[in-house]
Amino acid sequence: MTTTQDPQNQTQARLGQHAIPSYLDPNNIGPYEIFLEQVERVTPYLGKLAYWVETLKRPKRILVVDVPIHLDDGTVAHFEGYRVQHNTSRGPAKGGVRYHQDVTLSEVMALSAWMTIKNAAVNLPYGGGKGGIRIDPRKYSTGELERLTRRYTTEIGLIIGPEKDIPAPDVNTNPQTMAWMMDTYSMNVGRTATGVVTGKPVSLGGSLGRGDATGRGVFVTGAEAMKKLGMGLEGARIAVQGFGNVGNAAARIFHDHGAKIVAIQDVTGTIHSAAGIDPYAALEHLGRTGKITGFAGSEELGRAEFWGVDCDVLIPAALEKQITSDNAGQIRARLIVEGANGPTTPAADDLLAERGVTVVPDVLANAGGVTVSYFEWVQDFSSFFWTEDEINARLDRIMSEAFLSLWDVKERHGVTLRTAAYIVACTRVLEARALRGLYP
Ligand SMILES: NC(=O)C1=CN([C@@H]2O[C@H](COP(=O)(O)OP(=O)(O)OC[C@H]3O[C@@H](n4cnc5c(N)ncnc54)[C@H](OP(=O)(O)O)[C@@H]3O)[C@@H](O)[C@H]2O)C=CC1
Ligand SMILES: O=C(O)CCC(=O)C(=O)O
Repeated sequence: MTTTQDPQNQTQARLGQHAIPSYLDPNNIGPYEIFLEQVERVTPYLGKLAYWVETLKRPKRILVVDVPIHLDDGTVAHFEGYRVQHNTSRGPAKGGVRYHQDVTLSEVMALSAWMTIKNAAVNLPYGGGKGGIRIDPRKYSTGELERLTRRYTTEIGLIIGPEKDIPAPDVNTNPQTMAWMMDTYSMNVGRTATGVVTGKPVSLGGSLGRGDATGRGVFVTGAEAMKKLGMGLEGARIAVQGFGNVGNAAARIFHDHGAKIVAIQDVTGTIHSAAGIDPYAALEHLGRTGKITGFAGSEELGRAEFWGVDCDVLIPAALEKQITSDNAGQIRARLIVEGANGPTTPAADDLLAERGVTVVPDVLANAGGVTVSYFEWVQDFSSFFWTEDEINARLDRIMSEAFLSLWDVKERHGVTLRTAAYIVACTRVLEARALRGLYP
C-alpha cells in the first residue's frame, strides 16, 4: 500500500497533487473513480514498478470537441464529443466510440483506462483509448448520425490514425459508423486508410468474425471458468443484461453449446422463462417489435427482479455500475462473466467475493472484440485476409490462454480474477513505461 512515508507520495504532497485530476468534480468523480480504486487495489502487488503507478491514474491525452451539425429541419445542434488516450506505453491507443445521452468525460476516461488494462491483460500491442458523443442516437435520423460521425471524425482527426489511435464500435455504434469514420478520415488525409478504425464492414477491410467476437470471448472465458468451478455447460441457466452486440452474441453462443437462457433484460424491459428462451427467436422478436417484452412463452419481470433470477451464470452486457452493493446480495449465480465494461462497483466486487461468487472481469471477459479488432488491423496493414475459421481459432486460443494464465496468478496470490488481471496488465504497462523512461 502507498504510505505518506513513500517518497513518491511526499513528492505528490509537495506539488499539492492527488489522484483526482482537477478537471473532474472531486465530489462526484463518476466512473473514473472505479478505475482509481482498482489501481489502488493492485498497487501493493506491483513491487518496484509501483514507482510509476501515477502514470496509470492520469490519462495521457484528452481531447474534448464541439460537434456541430445541421439537423434535418435546417437548424444547428451542438454535441459534446470526447477522445481520451489513457496510455500509449505499449503501442497506439485502441478502443471504441460510444454514442449515449449519459456520456461524460469521467466515463470516457474510465472506458479508455479499462482498454489499457484489457489490451495488456491479453497482451495485444496497444495502449488504451476510447471516445464518445453525448447524444441519444435514437432521436436522430440516419442522415443526422452520418453528419455527426463525419464531423466528430474530423474533429478528433488531429489525434487518431492507423499508427496513433484506432477507434472501433461500442454502445450504439456499428460497422456503418466505422465506414463513415474510415471514409471521412481517408478523405481528410488524401488516401484510403482502412486501418484507422476496426469493426468495419467486411467489404471495406473489416474482419470476418468481428461481429460476434466480443460475445464469443465472453463464452470462451465463461466456459473455462465453468470448468474450473466444476459446472457443466449442458442445461446451465444463463441470465443476460443487454441484448445488443455483446449480449445477444454471448446468449446465442451459450445456447448453441447447450446452455439455457432464462432471462434477458434491455432498456425496454425484462423477460424470464425457466424453460429457456431461444435467443435467435428473441432477436427476431426484438427486430420486429422494437422491444424484448411480449416474447412468446416468457413472463415479464420488473427491472430490479432481474438480479434475483435463479440462474447459474449472469452476464451483464449493458453499461457500467449495474451490480452494486444494493443488488449484489440478491444475485444467485455462482459465476458472473462481465460482457460490459465496468458493470460491477468495487464494493459489490467485495460482497460477491465474500459470498463465493466468481467474477470473470470485463478486462478479460470482453477482450474478444478488441482481439479480433487487432486481427483486422493486422489484415488491413498486410492486405491479406484470413478465413473466419482461422480468426475464431486464433481468438479462442488467445482467450483461453489468457484466462488460464490469469487464473494461475489468482491462485498464486489468493486474489480475485480482477486483481490478477490488473497485476499482469499493470506490470506489463509499467515495465514498458520504465524501459522507455522519461525524456530527457
Ligand atoms: N461492441 C463491442 O465489441 C464491445 C462492447 N463492450 C461493452 O459491452 C457493453 C455493451 O456494448 P454493445 O453490446 O456493443 O452495445 P449495444 O449498443 O449493441 O447494446 C447495448 C445493449 O444494452 C442495453 N442497455 C442499455 N442500457 C441498459 C440498461 N440501463 N439496462 C438494461 N439494458 C440496457 C441496450 O438496450 P436497448 O437496445 O433497448 O437500448 C442494448 O441491448 C458496453 O459496456 C460496451 O462497452 C465491451 C467490449 C467490446
Ligand atoms: O475493438 C476495439 O478496438 C475496442 C472494443 C471496445 O471498445 C472495448 O473492448 O471496450
